[in-house]
Amino acid sequence: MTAPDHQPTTSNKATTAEVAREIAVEQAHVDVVYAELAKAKLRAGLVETDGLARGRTDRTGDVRDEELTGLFERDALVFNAARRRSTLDTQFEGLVFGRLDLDHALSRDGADSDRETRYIGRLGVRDDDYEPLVVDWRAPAAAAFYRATPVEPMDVLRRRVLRCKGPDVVGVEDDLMVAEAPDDLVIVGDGALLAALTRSRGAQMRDIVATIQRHQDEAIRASARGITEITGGPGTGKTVVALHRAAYLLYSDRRRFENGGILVVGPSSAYTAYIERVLPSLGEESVTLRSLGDVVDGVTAVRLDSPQVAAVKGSLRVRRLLSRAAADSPPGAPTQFRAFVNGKAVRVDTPALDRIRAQVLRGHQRNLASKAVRAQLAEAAWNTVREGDRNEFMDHFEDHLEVDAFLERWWPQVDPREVLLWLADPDLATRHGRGVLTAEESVAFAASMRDALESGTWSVADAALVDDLAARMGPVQEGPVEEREFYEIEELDDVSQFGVAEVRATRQSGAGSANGSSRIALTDPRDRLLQGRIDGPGEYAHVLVDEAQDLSPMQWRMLGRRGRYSSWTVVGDAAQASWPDAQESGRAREEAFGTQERRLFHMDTNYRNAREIFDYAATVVKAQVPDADIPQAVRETGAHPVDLTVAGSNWAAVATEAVEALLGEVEGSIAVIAPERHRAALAAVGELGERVVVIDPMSTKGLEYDATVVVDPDAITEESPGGVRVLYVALTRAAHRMTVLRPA
Ligand SMILES: Nc1ncnc2c1ncn2[C@@H]1O[C@H](COP(=O)(O)OP(=O)(O)OP(=O)(O)O)[C@@H](O)[C@H]1O
Repeated sequence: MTAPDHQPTTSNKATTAEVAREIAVEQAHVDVVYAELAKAKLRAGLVETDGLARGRTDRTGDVRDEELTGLFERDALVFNAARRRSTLDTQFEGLVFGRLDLDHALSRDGADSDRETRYIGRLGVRDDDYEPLVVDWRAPAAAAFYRATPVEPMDVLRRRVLRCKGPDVVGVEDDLMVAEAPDDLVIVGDGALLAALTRSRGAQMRDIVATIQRHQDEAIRASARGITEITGGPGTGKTVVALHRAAYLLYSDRRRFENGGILVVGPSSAYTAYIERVLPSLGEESVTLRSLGDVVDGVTAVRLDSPQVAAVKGSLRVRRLLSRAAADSPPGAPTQFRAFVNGKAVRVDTPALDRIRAQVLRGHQRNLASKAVRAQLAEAAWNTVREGDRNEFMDHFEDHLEVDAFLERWWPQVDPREVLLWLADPDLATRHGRGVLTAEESVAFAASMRDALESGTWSVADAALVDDLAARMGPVQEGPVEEREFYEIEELDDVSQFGVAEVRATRQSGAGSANGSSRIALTDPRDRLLQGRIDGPGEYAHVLVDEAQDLSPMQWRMLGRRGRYSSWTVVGDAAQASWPDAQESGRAREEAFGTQERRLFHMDTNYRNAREIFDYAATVVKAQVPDADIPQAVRETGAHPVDLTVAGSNWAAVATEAVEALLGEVEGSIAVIAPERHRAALAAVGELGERVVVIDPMSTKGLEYDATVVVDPDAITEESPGGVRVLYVALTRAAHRMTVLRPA
């Protein structure tokens, strides 16, 4: 292995007895820390009823002494809550994971030796005299743990990583930062990074708090302001670095980021499930994790549209279609208004109604315009009469039940999701899509909405459309609707006299669907689509976007609404993009960011893939994407990817054989990454063991496995919107072993 950026030495190999002695020394310190933590936990338990507010403070720079007790207790509380989560227990690395042996004379020419030992952990722990027993990994005093190199040792002689199981120290790994270790410093192991990278991968991402590299640390601790972009090829730690950055931001300015909130957005629910453990393992629970199909409250989507439909739904062209639909009357709405008001026949015809609609929408959001519409209708009605007393006419109009009944059908409160479903009608979609979508695109759009209605599920791309409509139309107003309903029920109080056993409030308008869902059995697909409420977008103090290269322009707008006043961390790699129009997406992204200051961090070391695997993938992508950002893989295993050919339709048999071989070679997860056309045939391969999954290429974005079987690469390229870029994603998911199946 080539050392990435520390290039520390690990000479003076220790004997077994020496290692045991070193472990015992570390154990003694860890025991003291846990005893202190237990005391803090007790104190924290006493203040638990006060909530975590006790420790809330702007923790920028130096923390005031009087704040320390509160902070420590808060951290103890949060830490223990996180620890209790059973998912953490199996792979948790321990509270204390690092030790620095420093000699401050190193940076002072000719000075006498001035030694210090400093322990680094997931939170700061102090003894009764407030002397630090452990320094929080995010504190300035811990920076040397991540930044010291032999070239710039920052006074560090030895950096030690403690491997713990719960409170027990089970091993240590050292890096020496000076040419020669002082006699009293024993050096153990080959370095912690190599140990971490060769381990098998579990089902979920682990934190890297013990082995963060210098260049990663710079991105983690970068200023909280403006836009921080992290780019780099596959496996370069972009995701894991961004998550540690979220934990760092919470530490450095807790009040701002805990109160304002941090939103972490990734491509899929498989991705959020994969990363969800990282922040709790760092003691941070107060971050909102969402997949792109889950950003808008009231829409939960995992289904993907066909690439053609997704391209239409993601592009800015679709906004014209939406704006026309949002301005339209509901299907079946009356086209003229007729009533007797104050003894006079009133008739407002279609052109006049259209004029009212257009005029009102120029100044109002649709759902907030009910009053304005009523006033304009009254004015139009009066203009058709112009006889008698105007005020008297207006008073009658105001209270008129027929006016209520008309407006409830012509201008009801409309849930934005309803508007999208109106577009399941191909004629309507074609009419509203004229000039911006081709006829085929409009028809395909309508068909996708019928898919939604049939399956009762939204697609991931629909979420951004609902959000766009919600922003145009304003929130559904409930007050007046409920009042009227109550009135009606009261009037029918004693319904039994009419032979009616039960009154159910039913609503015809979209508003009914938005808030009346609790009374409806959700077996109906339409009700499932309209479950919950669409509220205004929540605003966050920080938005972290992973796999940013895949966001469509409409998705950037959706996130932009949530990050109007926030700082951003944006993570991506253009060579892995599945969104076809990078330029349009780039413009929407610029709009979301505004003019805030920018900083860029580039990661160029691949920590995931064995070099043999990455070389294979790099050759494939470079042939078609010559400017791909190719990182350097640091670990060699000697195991080259295995190419197998499949005769006829024998995919399942060959895949089974490949997986069975891999089950014996790796300890952790194995993924069979297959294009749509082979997935049904391969479903049974997923039954080969708990460690095995069969998955589509797009869903593997951001994920990693010990081993992969990549099925029919050409078909993956053909089927995917991003072509070879998505194949590149599939070929860079394996840490240790990869088998590739191709047709004979
Ligand atoms: N300093 C480190 N110490 C230990 N493991 C690390 C370190 N940096 C990265 N890794 C590991 O490398 C793997 C890849 O990291 P990550 O998934 O964050 O990469 P990525 O750049 O987001 O990849 P992709 O773009 O392919 O999704 C993860 O298992 C991560 O834990």
